[in-house]
Amino acid sequence: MENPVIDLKGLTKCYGSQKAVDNLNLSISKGEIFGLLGPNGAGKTTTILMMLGLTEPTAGTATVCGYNATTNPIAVKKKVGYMPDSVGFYDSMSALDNLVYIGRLNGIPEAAVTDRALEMLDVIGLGGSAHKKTATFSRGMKQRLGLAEVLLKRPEVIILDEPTLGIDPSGVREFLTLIHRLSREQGLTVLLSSHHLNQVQQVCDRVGIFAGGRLQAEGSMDKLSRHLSTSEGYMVSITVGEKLPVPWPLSEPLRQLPAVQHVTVNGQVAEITCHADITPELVRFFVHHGLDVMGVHKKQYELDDIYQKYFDDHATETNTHEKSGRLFQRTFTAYQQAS
Ligand SMILES: Nc1ncnc2c1ncn2[C@@H]1O[C@H](COP(=O)(O)OP(=O)(O)OP(=O)(O)O)[C@@H](O)[C@H]1O
Repeated sequence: MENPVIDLKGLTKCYGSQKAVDNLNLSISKGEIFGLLGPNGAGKTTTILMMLGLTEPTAGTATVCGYNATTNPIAVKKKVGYMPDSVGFYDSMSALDNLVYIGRLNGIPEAAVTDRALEMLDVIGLGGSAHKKTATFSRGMKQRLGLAEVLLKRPEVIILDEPTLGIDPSGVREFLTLIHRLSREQGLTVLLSSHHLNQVQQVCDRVGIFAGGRLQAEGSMDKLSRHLSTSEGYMVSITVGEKLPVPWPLSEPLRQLPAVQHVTVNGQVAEITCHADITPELVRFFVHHGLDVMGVHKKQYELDDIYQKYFDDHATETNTHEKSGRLFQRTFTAYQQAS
């Protein structure tokens, strides 16, 4: 990849004898929406901390917008907006006042800060609520306000940690549409950490699947789905016009076709697993034997299947997750205060 915006090379973080992140190599290009997926304790937060220069890698480098995050964290901070999973605002202040306050902390000149805050409120669709106290905001509105806060300093990269946690389905859709639009219109690079597979699937150009500190798989959904089909087999269901008897006399001749591994029948449906995609041959076989083919369905592996495959052996205890989450929150608060 040429000139990646995020470039992680051999990134490793050990806590004592435990490798929280183990030799991570990953490049993300400008304008990409990348989904970081993984169960609790997989190493996502630790990776983000290293990318923000908030914790030092044990080995390897994290380069963000051309800067080494460990040796030049301030330069990285200027380019990167980070939104933690739970965003906090001063409840007794309006949305606008909250943003202006954060804008000042970020060093936006006094003459520009109110206009910039109003502009961001419009971008995220809260222009009409600028003067309302944030105490009255729903969780979805607060998340959008969190995004406005992140966008205030016009970052090149935004890192969102579980951004849709606790939002209702329509709020989630709105939020993800907004992220997608911003990325496409402004060339924003987005790194989105999430457990919500379906949401990630909708919005990300690429996903990385993390488990046990290692990147188990990475690529577009299509690529991962194809990869799983190759390793797990292609599953084709063919529905015919009549109920198939059990045992089905054609099972054995069907099994003789090259690439066919298993055949099962259930009512009018025959399910055939193959190690190559031979759907046309299968349909010809059915027609040749005088069966009316009513439907053909090829299984597409979804993110759920992919997630399942890579995560099953790696899920870790919830208490370790809570501990690291608290550490992240504390470290991030320090990061904000240092600005
Ligand atoms: N400060 C720390 N000291 C010791 N171990 C830690 C520390 N921070 C994280 N870990 C461990 O490193 C591993 C990776 O944790 P990390 O928080 O990066 O995972 P995660 O993928 O972000 O999980 P979650 O989705 O729960 O936030 C876990 O086993 C965790 O217990």
